[in-house]
Amino acid sequence: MGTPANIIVGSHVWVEDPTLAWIDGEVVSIKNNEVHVQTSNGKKVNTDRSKVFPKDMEAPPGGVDDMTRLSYLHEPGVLQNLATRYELNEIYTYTGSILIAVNPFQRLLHLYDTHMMEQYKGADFGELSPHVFAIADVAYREMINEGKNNSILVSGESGAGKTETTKMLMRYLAHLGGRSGVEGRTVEQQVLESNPVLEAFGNAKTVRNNNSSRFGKFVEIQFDKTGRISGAAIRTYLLERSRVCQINTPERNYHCFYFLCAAPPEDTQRYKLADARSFHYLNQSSCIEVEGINDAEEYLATRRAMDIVGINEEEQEAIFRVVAAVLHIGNINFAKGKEVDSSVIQDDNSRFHLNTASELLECDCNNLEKALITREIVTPEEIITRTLDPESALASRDALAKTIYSRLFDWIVEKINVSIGQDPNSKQLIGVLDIYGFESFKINSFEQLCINYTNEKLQQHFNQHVFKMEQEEYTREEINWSYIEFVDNQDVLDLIEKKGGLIALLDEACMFPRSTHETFAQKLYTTFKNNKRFVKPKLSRTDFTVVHYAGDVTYQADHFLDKNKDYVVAEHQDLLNASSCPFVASLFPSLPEESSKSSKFSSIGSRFKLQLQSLMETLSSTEPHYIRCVKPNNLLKPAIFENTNVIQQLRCGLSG
Ligand SMILES: Nc1ncnc2c1ncn2[C@@H]1O[C@H](COP(=O)(O)OP(=O)(O)OP(=O)(O)O)[C@@H](O)[C@H]1O
Repeated sequence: MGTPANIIVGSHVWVEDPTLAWIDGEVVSIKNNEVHVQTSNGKKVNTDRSKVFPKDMEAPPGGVDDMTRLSYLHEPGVLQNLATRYELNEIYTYTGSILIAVNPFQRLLHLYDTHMMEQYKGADFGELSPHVFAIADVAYREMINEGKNNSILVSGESGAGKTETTKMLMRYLAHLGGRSGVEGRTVEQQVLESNPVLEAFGNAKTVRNNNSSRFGKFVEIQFDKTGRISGAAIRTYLLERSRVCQINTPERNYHCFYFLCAAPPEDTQRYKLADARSFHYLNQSSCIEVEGINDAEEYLATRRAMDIVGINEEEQEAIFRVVAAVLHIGNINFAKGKEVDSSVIQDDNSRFHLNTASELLECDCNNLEKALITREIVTPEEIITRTLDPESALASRDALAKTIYSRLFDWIVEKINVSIGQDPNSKQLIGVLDIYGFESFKINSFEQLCINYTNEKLQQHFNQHVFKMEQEEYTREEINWSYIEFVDNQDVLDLIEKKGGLIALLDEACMFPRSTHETFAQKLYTTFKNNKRFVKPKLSRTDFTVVHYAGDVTYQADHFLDKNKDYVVAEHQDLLNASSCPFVASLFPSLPEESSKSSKFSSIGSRFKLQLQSLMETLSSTEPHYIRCVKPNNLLKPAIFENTNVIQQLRCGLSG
């Protein structure tokens, strides 16, 4: 990344620093390749010449709004520029045509008002300060003038500001492509109001973000010949199901549960709800309230947004009935039954919740009980009913809650899509992708693998795009571009998605009744023994490391098999399919004879792979624009810019 420069005694330079990442200083002496630097915080550093970077002493005090205008385009220079700008509340900076957005963690209202939108309308790119509106404007102009589909890819880690950025983009596009003076349920209003609805059911407070989207999202906004919004489609990816049943302090479950518990009394009484603290699915965490979120108000706001996106009163009623039922299901506990490995409903309290859940779901109470504590095993000769011990009954209960909730979420997305409607005549669209960034935690599971797989795909897409652009430029300038090396991550993608790759081996393990996470891990170790992108950590028997483009991530195989299995327990399916509530029954439509009989295996991993393939096809047919969101600190507070944190993100990000 460094630009070769003449470093001599007296030069102002940057050197590495363990806490600040980079610190500036002055070269006091040079011996062979060793440079002695007196840093501005009073330290003396001796380091290799290759690790010393020149500092631009003529850089404007407020930084530059496009990094390509920096005299030295190296890491400390980029970082310094972003930090300087951030201090002045200049949160946006370009790197060529890519927009970097540093989360301000405070409302900068003047940045997004109508006056600002008007300014960016039709302005030449680069003429005004960097802004999300400028990116949306370019996408819109390209679509109108050149008849091309465009997409805007918003990336960054959790809490970096992707969803907020996406909302600004959509507001700007609605401003450009909306009808003035029309109130109510216009297409653009519906597109905008779909956000609060999706957030109520798909967002939660996490350690990293008080309003974290627990799903990926691609919104396609369609336009008619005159450039007006004429339809939209929302595709969502991989909702985090485990959150419904399991949370830890200081996180919360999905917002809608708390909104509903804080609803007006006539609503809570109808659903026999009590304080949020009385529900197991919520009280596993001590965090019930979130600063800045008023659950009671949000309940009403969600209902209003649902009105606008076309979810009618009756459907809203059914949706919240199902949400309440999930809470009641979580309070059903089991005790050991008389026979070995059997269980019974624990006590009156559990029975109350069992009855209430069955009332709300309008299904037979005895059948619900049976579905929780027994399992039918179909053999060629007969059907055997097996009882479940309390531990398995709890697992069955949680599986039911997760299935109901994820079906509900899918229903809501589908309903919004039908209600907004697609414009069959539209030839032009702008897609906005808001999807989880690269993740590497202490413990990484199946979800992280899917997320990082997505990021590998997006990185490849980015590489190909940049490569194509460079190729065009070099051809224009008549440089022989065939010598330019193309950074390629195809080998990681092969490891994950190819025939015989990670996803395929996981599916295979899920189909084998006797597989365990140990046998799965062993299989990976032998298959990928010589794969450069795969490492077996020493001493581990079930962990495996993937060498991703953004760094090594070690995954724990423990829950991979369970998390990949995509089947609904037959008893649960039958129970809810038979509900007298048409809404609930529609969440569990009868399976076609064929698929229920055939043992065709479906897995979350393979389904996700197909979804990603289709997303990549869509993206490839569009002209892409990139916005890279950066989270300046983990305290979620304004005016704090932590160098090491930001560098990490720049390194994992779309740096090419
Ligand atoms: N442009 C902005 N102006 C003001 N506040 C912002 C802005 N961008 C982000 N924030 C603040 O940061 C928080 C986190 O942002 P956001 O929810 O968009 O992150 P995200 O990248 O979508 O995270 P996740 O992946 O967890 O969903 C927001 O709730 C908001 O408080």
